[in-house]
Amino acid sequence: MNVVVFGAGYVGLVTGAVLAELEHHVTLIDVDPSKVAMINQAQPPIFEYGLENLLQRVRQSGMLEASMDPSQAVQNADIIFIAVGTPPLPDGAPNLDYVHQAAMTIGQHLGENRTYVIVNKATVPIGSANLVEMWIDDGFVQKWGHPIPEGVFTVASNPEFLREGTAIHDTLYPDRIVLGADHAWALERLIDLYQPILDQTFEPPGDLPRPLGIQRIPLITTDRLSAEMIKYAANAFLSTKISFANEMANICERVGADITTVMQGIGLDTRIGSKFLNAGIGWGGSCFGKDLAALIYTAKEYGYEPALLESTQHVNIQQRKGVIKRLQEELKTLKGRRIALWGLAFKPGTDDLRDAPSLSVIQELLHLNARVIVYDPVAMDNMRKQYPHWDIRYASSALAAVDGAHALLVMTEWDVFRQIPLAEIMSRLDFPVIIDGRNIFDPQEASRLGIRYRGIGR
Ligand SMILES: NC(=O)C1=CN([C@@H]2O[C@H](COP(=O)(O)OP(=O)(O)OC[C@H]3O[C@@H](n4cnc5c(N)ncnc54)[C@H](O)[C@@H]3O)[C@@H](O)[C@H]2O)C=CC1
Ligand SMILES: O=C(O)[C@H]1O[C@H](OP(=O)(O)OP(=O)(O)OC[C@H]2O[C@@H](n3ccc(=O)[nH]c3=O)[C@H](O)[C@@H]2O)[C@H](O)[C@@H](O)[C@@H]1O
Repeated sequence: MNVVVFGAGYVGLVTGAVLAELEHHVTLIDVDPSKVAMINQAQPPIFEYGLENLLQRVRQSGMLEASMDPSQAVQNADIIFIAVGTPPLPDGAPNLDYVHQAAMTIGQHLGENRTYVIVNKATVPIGSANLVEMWIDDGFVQKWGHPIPEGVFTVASNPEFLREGTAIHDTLYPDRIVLGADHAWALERLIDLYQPILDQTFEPPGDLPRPLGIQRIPLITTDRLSAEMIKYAANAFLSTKISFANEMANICERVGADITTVMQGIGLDTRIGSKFLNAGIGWGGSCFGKDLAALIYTAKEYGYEPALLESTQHVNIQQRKGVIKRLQEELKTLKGRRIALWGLAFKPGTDDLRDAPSLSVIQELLHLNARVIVYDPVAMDNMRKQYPHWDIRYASSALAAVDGAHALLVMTEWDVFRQIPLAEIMSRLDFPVIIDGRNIFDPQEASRLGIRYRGIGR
């Protein structure tokens, strides 16, 4: 099939590359010329496991190209994905400007003698399928002066559940595919597109072998509103699960229990499940905060007070503040203290800094006049580019960051950090203080070595 993807970011690029690997003709449309150029040279503009190999293959096979010019590709498309960003506005509502622009552009280039399925893959507020339909029609009217003929296109919802760092794996082996559509023909076309994934009939790439036991991927077909709501409900539930673990951690810390054992103890109950129960400095990333805020905004639009969702948000904010509180308890004043910070990315496996807990902590440390020395295996370039005015120092290695520091803060649980012996860290620190925001070290060993160790909930 001919597939066009608007937005070559984390979602659009990975989705496009995987669909090209499945032998669909994919054109990625982006407004950022440097991204388009990099993709065409098979250079991933983002850090994502397996993406470089995949891009090389699909560029060589000729199944994927990136462009800033949507005209031909849109006109000849069977399916057009909208995967542009939907960042939050100050009041919590998502900014739909990019979706609006993409929809208008699509409308301007649709032909009258074909049928098109336009798919909202970006996370958009409930009811957006109607809105996108209206904007596409506006684009067509702007160009041709009359409304688009009935039946030429329909908008479907196909929310995305991939995680950064495992995005290609999650696209090839998703837990489920959700399709919301108002027309059977659109649904059939989308099922055709995804058939190799649904039936797992493709040849798995060498660096991402098929996990054992996967034979078929569950498919949910539903109306568009329910599909849109599934996306928000999924992210709201996952972030609530983490905030629950963090609330339990705060209680554990007070009563003297260990959160890691407590969560293991409840996670083995199959009704609860063991995933997403890691307590720490809280969730970050481009979506949990944004999507939770958007769902809260939607609920309030209808006069409903979503108390549980607001608590999920509140616990997460407090969790980040807790890092500074622990540090002040150990060091008292932070003025002029050298604080080593391990990990900038919002989680391991990515260079993404969007809403990373490290950012709030660094801002507060700078506000308190501490000297901040950071190390991250992949996200330092992004940090330099995105926060050039922040007065922080970049270390050449994790150990170089702790040399002569008054405390170490662990913000991201990169594997390289886990492998560094506590004794080595201890020998380099000026004061033996470690605030382990991701519970990667063994508290008993730390205490044997004389380290003032503060984990989260243990
Ligand atoms: N990042 C993630 O892990 C996930 C993101 N999502 C959702 O997917 C959507 C996209 O997110 P990301 O890929 O992270 O965003 P991103 O910011 O990485 O990429 C968005 C891309 O859209 C491009 N763009 C903006 N306006 C455009 C236009 N008019 N035409 C063509 N391209 C345009 C931008 O230049 C950028 O390259 C968001 O709604 C997000 O909530 C959903 C699941 C996972
Ligand atoms: O809508 C989205 O953008 C995506 O958001 C998340 O994916 P992602 O943000 O890539 O990362 P996660 O692995 O979910 O982690 C999010 C945050 O939660 C934190 N986390 C995760 C798990 C846990 O047990 N504890 C915890 O603090 C991570 O450190 C990270 O800061 C969801 O997991 C995806 O299903 C969804 O598609």
